[in-house]
Amino acid sequence: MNQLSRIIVVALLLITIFFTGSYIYLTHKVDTLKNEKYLDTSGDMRDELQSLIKEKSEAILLVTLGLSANQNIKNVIKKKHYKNIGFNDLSITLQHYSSLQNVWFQLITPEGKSFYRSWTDKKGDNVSSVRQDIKQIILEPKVMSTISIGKYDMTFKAMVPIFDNGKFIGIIETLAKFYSITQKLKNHGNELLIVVDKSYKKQLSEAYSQTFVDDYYIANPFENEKLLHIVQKSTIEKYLKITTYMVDTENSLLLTTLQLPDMNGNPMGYFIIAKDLKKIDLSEIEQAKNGVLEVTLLILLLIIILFYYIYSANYKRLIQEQNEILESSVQEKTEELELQTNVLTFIAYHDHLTGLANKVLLLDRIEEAIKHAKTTEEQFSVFFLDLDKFKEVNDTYGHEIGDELLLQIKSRLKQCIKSDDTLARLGGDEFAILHKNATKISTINLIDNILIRMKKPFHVKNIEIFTSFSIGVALYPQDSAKANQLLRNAETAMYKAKDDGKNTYQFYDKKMTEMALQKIQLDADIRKALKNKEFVAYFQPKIDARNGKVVGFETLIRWMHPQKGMMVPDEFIPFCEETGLVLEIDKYMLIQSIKQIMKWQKEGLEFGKVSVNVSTKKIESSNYIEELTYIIDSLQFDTSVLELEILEGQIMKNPQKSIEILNKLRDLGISISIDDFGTGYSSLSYLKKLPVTKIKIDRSFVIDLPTSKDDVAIVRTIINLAENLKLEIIAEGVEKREQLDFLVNEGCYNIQGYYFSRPLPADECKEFIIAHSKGK
Ligand SMILES: Nc1nc2c(ncn2[C@@H]2O[C@@H]3COP(=O)(O)O[C@H]4[C@@H](O)[C@H](n5cnc6c(=O)[nH]c(N)nc65)O[C@@H]4COP(=O)(O)O[C@H]3[C@H]2O)c(=O)[nH]1
Repeated sequence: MNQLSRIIVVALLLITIFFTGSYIYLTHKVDTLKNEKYLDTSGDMRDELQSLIKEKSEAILLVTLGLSANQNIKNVIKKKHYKNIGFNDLSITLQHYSSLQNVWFQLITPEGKSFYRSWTDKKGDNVSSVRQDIKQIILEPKVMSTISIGKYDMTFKAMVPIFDNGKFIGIIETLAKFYSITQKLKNHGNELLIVVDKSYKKQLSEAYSQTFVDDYYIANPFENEKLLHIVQKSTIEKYLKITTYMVDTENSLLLTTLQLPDMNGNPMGYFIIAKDLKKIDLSEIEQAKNGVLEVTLLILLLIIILFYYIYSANYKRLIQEQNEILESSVQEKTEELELQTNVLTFIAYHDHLTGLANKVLLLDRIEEAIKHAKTTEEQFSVFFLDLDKFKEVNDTYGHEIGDELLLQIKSRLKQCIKSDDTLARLGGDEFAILHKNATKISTINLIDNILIRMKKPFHVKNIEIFTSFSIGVALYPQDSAKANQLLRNAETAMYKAKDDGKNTYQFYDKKMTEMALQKIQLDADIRKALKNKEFVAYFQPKIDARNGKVVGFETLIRWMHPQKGMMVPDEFIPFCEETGLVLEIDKYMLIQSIKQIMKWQKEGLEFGKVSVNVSTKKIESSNYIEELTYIIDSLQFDTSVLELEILEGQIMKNPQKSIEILNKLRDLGISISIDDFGTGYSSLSYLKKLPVTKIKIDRSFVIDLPTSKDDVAIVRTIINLAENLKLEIIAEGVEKREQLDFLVNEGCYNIQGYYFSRPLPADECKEFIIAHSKGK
């Protein structure tokens, strides 16, 4: 996680914590404030009730005191003319001019007998026997104000002793109900339920409202039915126990209870006061809540600003860091790229093995030299060097040795050139030199120097290797004023040097280009000839001189050139060997020959073996055996009549490999004949190992027979050799009778030559076979 992400996470975390904290605090604060508000309100409700009770008590007391001093009342008591008291009028007056309603009066004798009740006619009973307070005032006639419970209800009471001239003549008692208080509270939005403790149930024998809940008497059920109903749904004691307040969210009420103890401090009455929660002013709390919210938002804003500041500071720093990283990585990449470009440039302009300039760089340098020479009129020469027999080195010792040899050659060449000359490797075994500021003499000196240094053997991993260069040279400006052309001309000259027998040099001559062009033309013509089937197989019979019978044929190629007429192999086969076209030609000739043989076989002709020429290039080609097998199989040819003629010189170039391939040919049932025997310097040890069946004495040894003593000796030796190695022998190029006689005399009976027949086209050959089927 990066710095920025960390900051964002911390900010979010802090904001979450802050919000949670704020929420908890706010909820708590609101709850506390509400509780305080409810506590205050409930206190106010109780206080109001208490002051109303006090107010009412005092009012009743005042009324009672006033009445006690009234002479009229005193007279009535003395005379017992109660009807004249006019309490009813008094009650109406009080109802009318004060809040006192439902006020009743009672007159009691100093002995404790009730002798007048304003609410009933019942009189004469002794109230002091049932009421402790009456007893007490009789004993000690003093004003007494109280709330007490009688058999009808719980009422306010005020008792005042009446004296007449200092004589205690009776007691006046005023009673009042709580209705006016209930009404007043209602006016202030409070409900009141007046409850009398259950211990008074018995006493309330004639209870006014006749309403009891759980044995508790409800004094004012009719005015507060809703509250009564709520209380009835639950247990009443739950409400009576409220010391401070209770919130009834279901009914949206704030409830509080005021307890009224009796004279002994025991519970007597209860005032359950209820207020609609909606009528409680919570605007302060709302204000406080809004205040907290405002502070919270302010703090949040500050946190956001703070984090934004930190974030942007970090962001800038991060961007800066990223930029620095980017810059350094760009720099690194640029350097890497430069290095790679340098490496690529080096690779593009240099040879990977030797590290020398390659063809591209050489041509660049030649271009430069041309530019330079144009102003200075200097001359220079371009060398094209091709190693002789490098392929043999690779084939014999492997590429590793070949590569090492090339490196050693590079070192020797470097020793020959000047510091401002350029040595290049063009690929394979080809090198080139740009010899600057050159004269013909300095060029020849350089050539000599190279050829001399190359004469010394190279030592690669204990192998002694001799090699040489064929060198072609082109001079600037006479041979060309273009870099490419100069190099090409040097190459053409090099080919001429190769043709001249290698290990030599040639200066470029315009004729060479003409010859090269001719070769290109020849190449194209041969390819076309193959396509157009211009090559034809001729057959030269081989005769057993003892009986004149045909013992076989040699297939010889002829090119029926559309313009030049019939061309013999010497005119194109060496060129085909050079270019590799011989591979196609040999395949073509083999198929033509086999088809002809099979045709003759079908016609019932007898002709012995048919030999077909094949170049070693063909034999050594990678898929030769597969190709041969395919041809034989697809034509269903009996190989026992097939003989392949391979030049001795070519076999001896790589005898080991030749043995390998010739064995495979023999396994296919094909006979092998060594052509031009005596010219290829066969090693006798190899000759023994080669799976050949026949050797053919070369025409060059036959021409001067029997006059040339050398040829006589050579031919004799070859014949003896064949006898000793149990090989068949045949002589070619026999034109004259004396040549024939000599050969037959020496034991060579199989003869091929103009003496018997020239190479013949197929149909003529057929006639020849038929003509010579019976021999002489
Ligand atoms: N002066 C003279 N010449 C005689 C006499 N008897 C035979 N010859 C010639 O001697 C050559 C014998 O063939 P080669 O030594 O295999 O030598 C062949 C063979 O090496 C090669 N060649 C011919 N056909 C093919 C072919 O299809 N493939 C390959 N790779 N080489 C072929 O070309 C060479 C030359 O072939 P050709 O010109 O047909 O020449 C033939 C033949 O015409 C004679 O009494 N006097």
